[in-house]
Amino acid sequence: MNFTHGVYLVTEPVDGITDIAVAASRGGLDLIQVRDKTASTAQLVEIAGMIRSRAGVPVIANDDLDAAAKVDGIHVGVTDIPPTRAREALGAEAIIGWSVNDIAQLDDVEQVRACDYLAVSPVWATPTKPDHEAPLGLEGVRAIAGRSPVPVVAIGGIDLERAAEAVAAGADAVAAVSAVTRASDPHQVVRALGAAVSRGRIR
Ligand SMILES: Cc1ncc(COP(=O)(O)OP(=O)(O)O)c(N)n1
Ligand SMILES: Cc1nc(C(=O)O)sc1CCOP(=O)(O)O
Ligand SMILES: [Mg+2]
Repeated sequence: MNFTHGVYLVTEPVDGITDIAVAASRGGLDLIQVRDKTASTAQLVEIAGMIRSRAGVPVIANDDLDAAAKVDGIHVGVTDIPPTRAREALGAEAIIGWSVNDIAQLDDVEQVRACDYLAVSPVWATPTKPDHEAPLGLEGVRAIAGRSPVPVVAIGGIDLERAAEAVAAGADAVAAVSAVTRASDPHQVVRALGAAVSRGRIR
């Protein structure tokens, strides 16, 4: 996975999410994940398909292998299907991401090698995912990025300042929900996140 802009949007089910994601994509996104924990497979496929046809950015599904098969890939966590099974089902071209809540997950080389990226989950606490694991902080970003053979994404509580910090600590990209989905101008926020990522890369 090539995180050129270093900015990844994870959606949430708010009014107008398709328009928000499309506007955000114009600010420079590498990837969009459609995440709606209450949606059916058909609903996920519909939302992801609409975003995909208008945004010109790869779109993956959260958790749902059947939805993922209709788009560009999947993001899974430790309680979901393992990355190796997702790879078998979706094929070599699919984008597969895996949440890392504990650095010991990197010992499972087979799973890590099945992934296109790992997410440090979370870096900071966030109300967007009330059931998140203990925050790993910038130390967690450094530790995971230092061992990962694939790109590393920082998620959880990302804002402009933290985006630069996470990238300076070794993340290849930042993934944001609320900073973008609840912004008055998602396009400008994504541009600003991209600029923060660039600052982080030269720190
Ligand atoms: C980019 C990214 N990172 C982490 C997660 C969280 O995945 P998971 O732990 O499976 O939790 P749910 O999102 O399924 O509630 C993610 N979705 N995306
Ligand atoms: C989808 C997701 N996964 C997380 C994890 O820790 O695994 S945190 C999160 C939500 C991040 O939302 P926000 O950018 O609004 O903080
Ligand atoms: Mg999951």
